Amino acid sequence: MKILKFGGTSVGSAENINKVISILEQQSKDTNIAVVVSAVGGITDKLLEAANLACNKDLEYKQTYNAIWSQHSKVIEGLFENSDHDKNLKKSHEALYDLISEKLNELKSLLDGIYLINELSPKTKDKLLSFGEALSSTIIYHTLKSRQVDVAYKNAQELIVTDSNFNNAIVNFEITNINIQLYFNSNSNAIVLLPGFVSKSVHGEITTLGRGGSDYTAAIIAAAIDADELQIWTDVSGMYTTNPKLVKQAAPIVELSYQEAVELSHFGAKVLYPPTVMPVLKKKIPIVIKNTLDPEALGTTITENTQPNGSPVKGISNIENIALLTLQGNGMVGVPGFGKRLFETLAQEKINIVLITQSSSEHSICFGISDNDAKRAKEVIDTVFEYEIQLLKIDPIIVETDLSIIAVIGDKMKNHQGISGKMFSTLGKNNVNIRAIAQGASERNISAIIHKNDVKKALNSLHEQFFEIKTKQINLFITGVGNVGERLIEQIHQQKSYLKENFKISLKIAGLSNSRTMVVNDDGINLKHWKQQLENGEKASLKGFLNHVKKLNLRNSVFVDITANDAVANIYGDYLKHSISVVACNKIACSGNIEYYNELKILSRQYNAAFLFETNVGAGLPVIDTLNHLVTSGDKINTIQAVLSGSLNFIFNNFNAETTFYDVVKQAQEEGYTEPDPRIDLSGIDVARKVLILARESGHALELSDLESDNFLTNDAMEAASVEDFFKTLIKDETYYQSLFKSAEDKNCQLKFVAEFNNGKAKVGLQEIPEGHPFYNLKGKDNIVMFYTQRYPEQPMIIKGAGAGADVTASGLFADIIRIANN
Ligand SMILES: Nc1ncnc2c1ncn2[C@@H]1O[C@H](COP(=O)(O)OP(=O)(O)O)[C@@H](O)[C@H]1O
Ligand SMILES: N[C@@H](CC(=O)OP(=O)(O)O)C(=O)O
Repeated sequence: MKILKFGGTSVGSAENINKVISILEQQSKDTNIAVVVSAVGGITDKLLEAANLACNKDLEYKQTYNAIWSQHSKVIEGLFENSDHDKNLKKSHEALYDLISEKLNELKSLLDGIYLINELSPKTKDKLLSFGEALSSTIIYHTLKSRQVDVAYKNAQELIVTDSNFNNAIVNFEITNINIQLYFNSNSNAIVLLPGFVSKSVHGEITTLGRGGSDYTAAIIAAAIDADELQIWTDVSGMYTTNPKLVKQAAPIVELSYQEAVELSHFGAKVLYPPTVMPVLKKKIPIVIKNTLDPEALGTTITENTQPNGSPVKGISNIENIALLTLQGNGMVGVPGFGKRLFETLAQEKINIVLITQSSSEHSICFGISDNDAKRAKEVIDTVFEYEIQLLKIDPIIVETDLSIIAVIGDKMKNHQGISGKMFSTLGKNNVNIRAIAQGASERNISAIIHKNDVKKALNSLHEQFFEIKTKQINLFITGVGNVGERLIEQIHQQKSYLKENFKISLKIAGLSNSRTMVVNDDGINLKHWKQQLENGEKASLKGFLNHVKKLNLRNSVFVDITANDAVANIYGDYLKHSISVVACNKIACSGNIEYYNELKILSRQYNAAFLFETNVGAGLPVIDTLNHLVTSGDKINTIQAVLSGSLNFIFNNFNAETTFYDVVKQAQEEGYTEPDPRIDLSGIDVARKVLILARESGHALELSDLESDNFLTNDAMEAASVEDFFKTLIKDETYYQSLFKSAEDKNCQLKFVAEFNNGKAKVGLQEIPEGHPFYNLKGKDNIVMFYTQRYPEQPMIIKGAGAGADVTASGLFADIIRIANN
């Protein structure tokens, strides 16, 4: 015989109940089955809600009652939708409707009573809660009957006998087992249908087995009659590696031991009510967790032994709404009895302790309990230790709320070193603060208390660490989607699957912003339609974007700045402080005031978040990365010589005796090689910023004002009030610009705008470069950087290639992102 239990979602709609019925028909072909059903999904909560409202004299309870009515009536209508064409079916439909109305009227009277007397005792609560399962089982039984299925109905209250501990009754197995055996021995129907969760005390009062207790009903029956199998049918395909609602990558665990299942269910894997395992464990009855919505899926099988070569970590669970209480004081050290008094007090108050830790100094004891019990626990403990508190031997108990427990679970963890190391380093790397830790001597469970806002991030990072070791998800938040930003998104879109397949890096753009609008999406923005999504986004704001990123609290988050805006540069610190890495092509932060640059470097180390800006110099060329490698490996930078401006190169490569300086600059402006005001490039300020960054990265604390800048533009050009006026000065001063060209040509030299760093000093300016020099033949937008170092004293290390352009800049940003992913 097999026992099948169907949970709230499985019986939550006519559609799902029809699925349940097909499963029953299928399974009852081979063997007799007992079927335990829960209340229709959400009804137990609604019953409680209505009762609490009524008890608080809130007439809203009538609305909740009506909602309970309509939920059941919808289910019945769905199950009997064809009854108009069939006389017998119509009769069954009407009979069922009358039965359910009768029960619901009873419920109404009970709620009205609670409203009148303004009281809700645990005993009345159980009576009220029992309606959920009574209604659902009646509906399913009569539907099965109307479809000529060979089914019997048995009220579990007549079988399961408990003490009078209402809401969480303790089963009297002696009487219960006999009741169950007697009933099933004398029954011959192919299917027996029973309501779960409900029971009766030895005195005949209605009791319940605790929230989620229908699983337990099924397990009690399975153990009493030595069933071949206990099946728990729910809305997911088994017990998952972690809560599938919080971690998308969670997957069903094929096999678990009873102990592992107990640990996982205790630690929040809601799919199985923890006491369920005990009765069947003794009889070694396998438990199979199956999905009503996908009956073919394998599910999870829980037995005594699992595969010897299975993974040491089986699952990661969490318990929400935890408060951490700390009893501490010098008076506790070496004095026996504090623990006893503390825990006795909690036991008397029926306060359940979820986790305990005590430091070996004995100076403090921490324990985790449900948030709901925290206030009461503080009151009773402070009262019990009032005398010691007065004598300042101990402090009043400290209560921290809004916490959660996360736990890594697996039978074989004890045989593997390094699991707790991995667990805590993963949490640390992701900036998850750990408030307390506990590990049982069985080493089957390592638990940590963390803030509730960090749970999703913690579960996802731990899941990645233990179950997806090979893929690392990077969550990108990009601001600035002009030319370069657009190319970066295209490149990411194109490379996504390649990176995932070959490098196990999963890139997700979770946020986009320009100066007008912004959009964030936890699931990742669809890269095919990102422009529309951004356009329809909310009004952009730097703080707003930061708040979204913080609130999402995703692991491996990276803020990518593809603007040239100082306000954006000024917010990097706020990102780093939340362990969010920053990748910038914006040069302002690194070339502005040195204090800010230093602060960002410190924050990056302190919060374990990368701050990368490779594209600040030479666009996609690996200039800064190479320089960093030289410095970190102990090399000393003596001299850097570089041509770092694509626009100035373009201008001086095209300027000669046959052209005018005006025409060339105009062309450069029109073709987008320069900023709209070409003086930003021609004045050399941009080049100065770049060499300043190289000097700083070489370890020299320079400011922009320390740089020598040899400006070749005329004073009139610099002072012109508008861009138009500036161009007029070029026409007027053509002879001067020609003289620069002529002087170089006479010496067989090329004009190049050179940046130089030497002996701690940096300068930029126009130079006449002789033939044979590596700069002489520099073409188009190319940049070149030469490093003369202790290890490269005469022949410099040279990096050369396109130093401007949307594609190469985007690929430089991409390279920084990959650096973070590989770290
Ligand atoms: N580790 C886990 N494995 C599977 N489900 C989990 C886990 N942790 C939490 N859950 C949640 O438990 C739910 C099933 O439990 P529950 O709602 O009580 O089902 P039922 O109503 O069928 O008894 C799933 O929908 C899932 O969201
Ligand atoms: N209906 C009860 C008992 C139960 O087990 O429900 P479910 O199987 O839907 O978790 C509850 O909600 O607590």
